Amino acid sequence: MHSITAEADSLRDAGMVGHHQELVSQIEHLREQRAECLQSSIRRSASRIKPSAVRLGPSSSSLWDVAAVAAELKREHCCVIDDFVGADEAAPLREHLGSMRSSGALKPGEVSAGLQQQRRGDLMAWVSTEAGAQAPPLRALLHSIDRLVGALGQQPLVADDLGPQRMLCRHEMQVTCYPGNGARYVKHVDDPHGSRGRVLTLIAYSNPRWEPGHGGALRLHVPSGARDVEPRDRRLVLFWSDARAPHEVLPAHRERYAVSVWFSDAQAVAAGAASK
Ligand SMILES: O=C(O)CCC(=O)C(=O)O
Ligand SMILES: [Fe+2]
Repeated sequence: MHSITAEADSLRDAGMVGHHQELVSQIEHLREQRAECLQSSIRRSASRIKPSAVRLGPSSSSLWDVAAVAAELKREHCCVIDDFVGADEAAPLREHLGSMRSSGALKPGEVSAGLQQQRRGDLMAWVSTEAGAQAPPLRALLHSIDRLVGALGQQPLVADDLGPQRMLCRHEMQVTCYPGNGARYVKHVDDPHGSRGRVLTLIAYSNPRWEPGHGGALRLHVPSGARDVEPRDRRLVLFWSDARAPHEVLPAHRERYAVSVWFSDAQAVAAGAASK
């Protein structure tokens, strides 16, 4: 875009007014196309998180409702929801994650400075967040997470934190397995400078019969202090991806499976896509 503008200027300076006009209208056309592309990308992202009623935990349970989740997120910058994964969905999910491990799809986790086993000892794989691109157990999980985030976005406490006009779209999904040899992930913030556009992190665990002796807790450093969340089966934890919620995974002494999903600022994602 910049070089066309420069060329238009030099044509004008050289007195080639006709050619100059032609280039100017081409530039305007390109600008319009780019703006339209950005808008439609935002619309696509937003339509993925249509708000609807959220089922949290077994339908008979009134322990968690979306307003309570929003209040906890406001107060503690994180929230834990038990029985988030339906009882009938847990076994297929566990089976699928196990098959990803045994087929070799999970590779040593990366941190921004490269491969550093002492910082991050998990095996992981990125999974597409495009509609319908996942295996059915992951698709079902994403669907529940979408509904939760869509409903959370309607909560005044969350909308207040997000700021005006900010829309979230699910952007990244990762499957991880800590192999159980004391593997851990040192204290970090998922998106300390906002450079990845990450806003909200959600992690679902798939570890039947997890016991405290297995270690592997997610330790969140939040307003009330250090809070340890055991990676229990069917549990979901969510927290802000920025400096409000530093966290670490304590050494895990048993295989530990998780699915992480990051929701990002739809506008930042669209701008990133448009500049590629
Ligand atoms: O698996 C967990 O509990 C947390 C993992 C984590 O912090 C990350 O992948 O950024
Ligand atoms: Fe993290």
